[in-house]
Amino acid sequence: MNGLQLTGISRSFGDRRVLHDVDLTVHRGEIVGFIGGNGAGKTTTMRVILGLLTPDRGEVTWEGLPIRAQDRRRIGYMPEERGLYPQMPVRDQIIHFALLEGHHTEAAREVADKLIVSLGLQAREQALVQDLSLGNQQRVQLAVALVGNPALLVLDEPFSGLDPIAVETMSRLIREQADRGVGVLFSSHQLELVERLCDKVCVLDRGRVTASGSVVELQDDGKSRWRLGFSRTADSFAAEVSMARGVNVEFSASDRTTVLVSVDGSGRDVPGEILAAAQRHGGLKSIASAQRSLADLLAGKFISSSDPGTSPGAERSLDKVGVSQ
Ligand SMILES: Nc1ncnc2c1ncn2[C@@H]1O[C@H](COP(=O)(O)OP(=O)(O)OP(=O)(O)O)[C@@H](O)[C@H]1O
Repeated sequence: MNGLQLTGISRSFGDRRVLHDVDLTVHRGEIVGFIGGNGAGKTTTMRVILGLLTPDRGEVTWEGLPIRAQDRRRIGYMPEERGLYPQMPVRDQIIHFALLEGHHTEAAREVADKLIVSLGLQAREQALVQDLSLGNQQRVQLAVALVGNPALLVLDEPFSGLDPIAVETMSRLIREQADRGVGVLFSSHQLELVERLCDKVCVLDRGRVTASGSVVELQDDGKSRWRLGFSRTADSFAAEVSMARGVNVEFSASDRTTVLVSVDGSGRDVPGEILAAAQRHGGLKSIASAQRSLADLLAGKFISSSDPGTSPGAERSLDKVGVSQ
């Protein structure tokens, strides 16, 4: 087993248990998205990984052995409450954290200069952190997490408050780290982003892992789905196909011209009898394969991959879909 493994982690504050038997794995080179509503226990789990909190039960291992202090020194952490000095220039700040990591002065400068180039901060290296845009502040925060050449990155909401361009930059930087073999665990409420960026997802709901695996695995519930759009109401088509065995039909809430048809079995082609029924009904405008987005999976709904009008926005959060309060 390479990388990080949490097995059966439980933790209470007073008599309130906030983590219940949490299992979580982050292999080297893998990006794992950690999702769950406010107070689900993501930060607490991260603090356990970092050794800032001791679990009441369970085990944290690194490369198959109980994690040691020296292993934890190879973890780069971006805390939710950012730990930068607002009135220190960017380069000095990164040098400062590199010195704290144990680099001598010259090496700390070299590390800082390399990170400034790789994170695209050259133009702002003399600026005070407080004068930077939020996106650039997050880049500096990531630089600080990277000064110790980590084998694992633990990033608590690295995307929060970023505009779309800064989100793209941060995503690219995270992907680059993973491509170098660094394992990445990051928490986020932005489900579409998690879906796009992550190799694996772990869903925490009130301290319990309720789902984990690759996005494809989570989306696959053993059914194939298509969204059929008609130029007129599709009630009679829906009534006809819903009589067939193993076929399920749903209308979107506001529109009787678009129908979501699902059949048992993953990865299937559209069954001939459904096409034939659509042709008999007439006015078929579109057929698109539909899949569950993470947001819809958590809310028990579905979207069409080719129907952006029904997709949830990038900012759609677990809170808004009512999960894990
Ligand atoms: N030091 C503490 N003492 C008491 N309760 C705590 C402490 N730290 C966290 N908690 C509680 O543990 C629960 C989990 O909090 P945690 O910060 O881990 O959630 P989270 O998933 O990171 O939430 P968010 O998405 O809002 O950051 C919350 O109810 C929180 O109030």
